[in-house]
Amino acid sequence: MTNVLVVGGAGYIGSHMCMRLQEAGHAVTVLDNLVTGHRAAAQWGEFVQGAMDDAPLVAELLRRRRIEVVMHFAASSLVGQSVAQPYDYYRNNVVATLGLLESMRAAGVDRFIFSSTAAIFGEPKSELIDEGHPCRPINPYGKTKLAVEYMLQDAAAAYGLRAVALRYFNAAGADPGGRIGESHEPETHLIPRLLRKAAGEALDVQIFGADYPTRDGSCVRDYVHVCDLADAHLHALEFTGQHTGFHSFNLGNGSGYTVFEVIRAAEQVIGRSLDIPVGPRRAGDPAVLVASSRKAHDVLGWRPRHTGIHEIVADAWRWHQQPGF
Ligand SMILES: NC(=O)c1ccc[n+]([C@@H]2O[C@H](COP(=O)([O-])OP(=O)(O)OC[C@H]3O[C@@H](n4cnc5c(N)ncnc54)[C@H](O)[C@@H]3O)[C@@H](O)[C@H]2O)c1
Ligand SMILES: O=c1ccn([C@@H]2O[C@H](COP(=O)(O)OP(=O)(O)O[C@H]3O[C@H](CO)[C@@H](O)[C@H](O)[C@H]3O)[C@@H](O)[C@H]2O)c(=O)[nH]1
Repeated sequence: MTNVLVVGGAGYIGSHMCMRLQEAGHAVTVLDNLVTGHRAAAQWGEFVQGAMDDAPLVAELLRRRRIEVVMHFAASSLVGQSVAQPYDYYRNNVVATLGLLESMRAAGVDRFIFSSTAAIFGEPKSELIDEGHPCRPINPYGKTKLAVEYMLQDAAAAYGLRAVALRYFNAAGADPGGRIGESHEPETHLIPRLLRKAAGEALDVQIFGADYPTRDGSCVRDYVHVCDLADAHLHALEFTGQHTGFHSFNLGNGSGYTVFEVIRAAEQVIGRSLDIPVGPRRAGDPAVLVASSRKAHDVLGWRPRHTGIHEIVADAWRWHQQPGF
């Protein structure tokens, strides 16, 4: 049993993590300022409302809850907004994360698992993106995440921090039990947008471009089930107990799906046509983004288990049909 602080544990991925941690017998403490998260999603462990750079609060939590590992999900993560408001992104994603790391160092907590992203890579240079792919982020969001990875690498060398960065591709799906799910405002992600429209919301959903050099002209993405991501964190938790240094891993599903394929899966799950029109391309979207998760498999022993797009969408749909938060 490990005492884990989940920063951002009231958010989409963090709340699934808390559920999984508690199921696995760990002691969960959530710190979240509820800027984009939901109090109702933080159903596991002790919940504390506050900011990750509130040093006295974090010091008190680390001490009182005898925290051994920090899992860090808290971030601002809208690519378009990061372009318009870069200072906000550097402040929350880099400066506040530095505050959290300094509090950990002062308290002698040396294990850290970080939510990184495929956005650190920028334009893909190969079909499958592995950890050796060049990191050339094309938006401030990706740059802030890469900046934190650099910080972790340096902190591992200088202070002995044991850090793992998990670069998620497209997080998707929800708790198969329907208790929690994805709820962002605004929602920019494809699957929840399709399902919110299906559930009756007046959303103008379009296919962002059907003239890409892919099998059906629409973009290919690597949709990885949120429960598989939580599982990868459990492996990383164990790993940081046994290894020093900084380590990074790409986390994907192993195969990509096009936008048309995702829409077809959604139509099968809900049992009717969604009638989504083709619109223009969205700026900054690469044609194909698919991870090689081989290193995560070989080193962490992780393998995604919920890989079919139908299952991923069906789990998300179960959540979207609940009253929800
Ligand atoms: N959703 C994806 O597809 C995806 C892909 C790659 C990486 N990521 C990363 O995974 C992490 C989780 O993503 P998500 O989709 O669950 O996001 P989310 O917005 O649902 O969750 C983030 C949580 O952090 C909290 N938070 C933000 N700033 C905070 C602060 N200063 N102090 C305390 N709490 C704070 C928010 O209130 C929210 O509950 C993020 O770091 C994101 O960048 C997400
Ligand atoms: O209304 C919509 C929304 C999306 N898409 C397309 O669907 C795919 C998936 O888009 P989206 O769900 O917005 O995810 P991405 O833009 O691929 O971004 C994800 O992948 C990034 C890594 O590149 C992460 O950093 C982000 O956090 C994560 O949301 C893309 O091809 C979009 O062009 C549409 O066609 N219509």
